[in-house]
Amino acid sequence: MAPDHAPTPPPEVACIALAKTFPGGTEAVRPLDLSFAAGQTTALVGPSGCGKSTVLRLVAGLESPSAGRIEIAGAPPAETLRRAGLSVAFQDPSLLPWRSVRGNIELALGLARRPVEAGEVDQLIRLVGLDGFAETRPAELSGGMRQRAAIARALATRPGLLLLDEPFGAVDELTRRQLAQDLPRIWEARGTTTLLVTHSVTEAVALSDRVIVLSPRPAEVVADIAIDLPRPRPEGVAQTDAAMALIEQVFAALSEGMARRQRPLAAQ
Ligand SMILES: Nc1ncnc2c1ncn2[C@@H]1O[C@H](COP(=O)(O)OP(=O)(O)OP(=O)(O)O)[C@@H](O)[C@H]1O
Repeated sequence: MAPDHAPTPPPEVACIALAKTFPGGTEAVRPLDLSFAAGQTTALVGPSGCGKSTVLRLVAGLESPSAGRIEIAGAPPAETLRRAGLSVAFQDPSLLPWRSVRGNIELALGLARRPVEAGEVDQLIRLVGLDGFAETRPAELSGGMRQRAAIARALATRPGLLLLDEPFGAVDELTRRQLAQDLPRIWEARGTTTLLVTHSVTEAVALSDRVIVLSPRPAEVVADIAIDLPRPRPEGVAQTDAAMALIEQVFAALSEGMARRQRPLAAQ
């Protein structure tokens, strides 16, 4: 049997007739069947409020489905969480306020029971552009810096499954570009199964192997687009003709989703 701290292999993730209606009656996800291949990066895009984050929170085991289920390598999310097999970096990073950036990362490593290689934490901190802030507490960081600390923490435990919700949302354009260039190299090299929620169609195409376009709420799949661009993605890949064509395809699917929801239900 693998020791507790062994990095978990990248899992396949399956959403099986997954649905979520919140107690107030908001139907966020209509029965959804989707699977995410092991080792692939999949982006979920869709209009604001369509249920993308809810899908991600369900996969993370932070919400429970109203119907259907999630299987991560055949097991429920709680089981994967217990084995520290998944990490999340969400819009609102939940860093512990009394611990420094380094302290937050080291705590995650401790909980995952993963030994740390010398210099590894500092390398991650440097990579997310927080050099010089290792000993700083979250309250003294900007929103974008907190988000980057959360990304470093998520990567530190070397999860098989990485869930990113608008990971670069609070970061300035230039830093965002740099992060979008540097960070995927880490999870690509490790072959991590990655689910990414983003409002940026360009980012979705540049980072992913597959883009799933969702309709306005309740989320339904409008298009499932394979992103057949070279790996590792070269700098400026989003400006190539092939990427531009894919970006257009995603925008067309987003428009189609909007149009579908505007048609009367009886006509659908
Ligand atoms: N805890 C909750 N209780 C009740 N309703 C919720 C809850 N969380 C989300 N919702 C509702 O579910 C719907 C989907 O929300 P969700 O956050 O998944 O959308 P989203 O696509 O991620 O949005 P955005 O792109 O704006 O972040 C929204 O109508 C939202 O108001």
